[in-house]
Amino acid sequence: MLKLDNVTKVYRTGAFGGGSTTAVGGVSFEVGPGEVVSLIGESGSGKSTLGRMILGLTPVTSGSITWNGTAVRPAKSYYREVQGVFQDPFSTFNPVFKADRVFRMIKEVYFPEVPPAEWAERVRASLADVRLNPAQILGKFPHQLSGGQLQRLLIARALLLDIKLLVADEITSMLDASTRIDVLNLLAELKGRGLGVLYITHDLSLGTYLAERTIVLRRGTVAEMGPTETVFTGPKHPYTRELLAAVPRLREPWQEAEPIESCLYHDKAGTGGLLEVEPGHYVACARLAGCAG
Ligand SMILES: Nc1ncnc2c1ncn2[C@@H]1O[C@H](COP(=O)(O)OP(=O)(O)OP(=O)(O)O)[C@@H](O)[C@H]1O
Repeated sequence: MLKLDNVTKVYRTGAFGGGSTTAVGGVSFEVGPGEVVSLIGESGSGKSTLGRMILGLTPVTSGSITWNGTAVRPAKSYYREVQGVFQDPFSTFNPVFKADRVFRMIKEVYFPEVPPAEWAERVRASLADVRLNPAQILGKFPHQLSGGQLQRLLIARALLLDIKLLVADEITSMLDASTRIDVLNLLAELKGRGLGVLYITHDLSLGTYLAERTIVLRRGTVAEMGPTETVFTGPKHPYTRELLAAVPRLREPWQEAEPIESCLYHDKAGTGGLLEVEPGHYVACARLAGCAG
């Protein structure tokens, strides 16, 4: 299980590192086996920073991230079980190497003992899982493949490792509608096989598709989290309502979100500044400055 406890990330900024940006402030949540949790928030809310910290690519400033009770660190044993797939598949591939080199590297690092014929079969099976035809993929350079094909290639690579948790950061944003549904259905199937997924997105409609729990991130802190159905049908935080109101719905009139004026949960919030308004449904103070006074 993945567990984040009061995780904060402060980036040093400015010409000589004199300034700072708190990208993530005191975030706590868990992702269990076979659970899909969606992390939703607008641009700059800290989603990718959280994803990178979970993958050990960016150090945390304070708080802790553990995987099955052990602090995460960029190690082979961790990446054997936890992998990330990111928004822009083109940036993940070195343009001078053929795309199937990603599979060769996985074999060299993790499975040197597997005989070539068996390995070829495993690659074929993982490509079939993501509905890619090996003949159309293997032997090609990244620029000869589409964004959707590269994205699915990355998922296939993660599947070869038989991972337990996938950090999926905006993985469908570059895909056309039909490929997007294919990838989401694939994730649903993998979830059924016990894969945990942290599904990072700014697209609320995609968040609801798979996730049983939703975390709404606002300016680096959790505004609201709970069962997806509950959060979407009865959002308590004005920011969540604002986000939901921003989703265009066919044949439904535009509804203005309530302004964020005062904190509904001021003085009531418990651990981590979140109040449990109903079982498993947590809401933060809605004042920009928090519940300090
Ligand atoms: N390496 C960095 N150095 C300084 N500030 C950073 C760095 N990376 C991110 N930030 C800042 O941290 C905040 C959160 O950024 P992050 O990329 O995590 O947000 P996001 O929710 O993933 O946004 P998007 O949806 O646009 O990708 C932003 O204010 C961003 O400018």
